[in-house]
Amino acid sequence: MPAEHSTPRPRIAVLGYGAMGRYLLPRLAQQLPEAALALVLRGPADAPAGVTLLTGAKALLDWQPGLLVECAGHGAVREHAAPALRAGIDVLLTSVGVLADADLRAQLDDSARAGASRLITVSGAIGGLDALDAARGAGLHSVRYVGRKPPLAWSGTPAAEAFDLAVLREPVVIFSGSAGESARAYPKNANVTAAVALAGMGFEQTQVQLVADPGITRNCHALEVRGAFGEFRIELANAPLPENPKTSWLAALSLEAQIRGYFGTAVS
Ligand SMILES: NC(=O)C1=CN([C@@H]2O[C@H](COP(=O)(O)OP(=O)(O)OC[C@H]3O[C@@H](n4cnc5c(N)ncnc54)[C@H](O)[C@@H]3O)[C@@H](O)[C@H]2O)C=CC1
Ligand SMILES: O=C([O-])CC(=O)C(=O)O
Repeated sequence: MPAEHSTPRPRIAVLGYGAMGRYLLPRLAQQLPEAALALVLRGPADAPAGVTLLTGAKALLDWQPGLLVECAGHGAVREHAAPALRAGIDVLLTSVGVLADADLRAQLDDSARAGASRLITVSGAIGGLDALDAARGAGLHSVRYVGRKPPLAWSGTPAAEAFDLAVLREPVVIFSGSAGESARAYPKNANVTAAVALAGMGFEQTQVQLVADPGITRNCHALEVRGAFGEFRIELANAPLPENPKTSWLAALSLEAQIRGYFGTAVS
């Protein structure tokens, strides 16, 4: 009789229980009913039914997930990603902008090598990165990204110090510069610029403009790419998640799709 094969039960820890984490956890429970799920928080809180609550880095490592899904912010990546990778845990990163820090990027690469694990980034709220990555093979001439969001989506950022966002009547350009600068200055709004940089011309050569636009209700992203291959332009107008106007629903959907792909699960 052939030996029976039993697939190990996937163990997924979700880091962050804000707008994205709250969307994601029930979806994972529904789509991967066989998975053991945990939630990494900074302090005590009520975990959703059936989800193990982990407080702090040691509890996370002791639980031994196969995959750590980060949707918590740049600080949380700095705290958890390297130790997790070193412990052999694959890390799926939503806060891609933190990789604008070249030292951290090198540290995470070293940690992944040491732990034989993988650091995976999401495309998040933007699209077209597969085409950008492919086009890079023949040489790129320019990559330009323009991000427009309603004024209050920029609250708590440097734009709120420079402009009275609540009374804007016309669109204003709040930032022009490189993807590296934008990802560092707008850690909760410009992770997509890092994803574009990583797929294309890098953090210094990718041009970024950010706009506060009182005439829109969605988070709009435009990507314009020119190279030896030809050129393309892609535009997205994303509905925000109700709990966080800075964050597009598509970013959470992208995370969910990436997890499905990771486990080879059919779309449902
Ligand atoms: N790649 C992309 O397209 C996008 C990426 N993002 C990234 O995703 C992150 C999460 O987005 P949202 O859920 O909308 O933000 P949110 O602010 O609604 O939720 C973040 C949650 O993480 C928690 N948190 C922060 N540090 C933590 C730590 N060290 N340990 C455990 N929990 C911690 C916070 O308390 C909060 O509950 C953003 O900060 C941003 O970096 C957001 C939007 C798009
Ligand atoms: O969700 C979005 O529209 C983009 C975003 O916040 C980010 O890239 O950090």
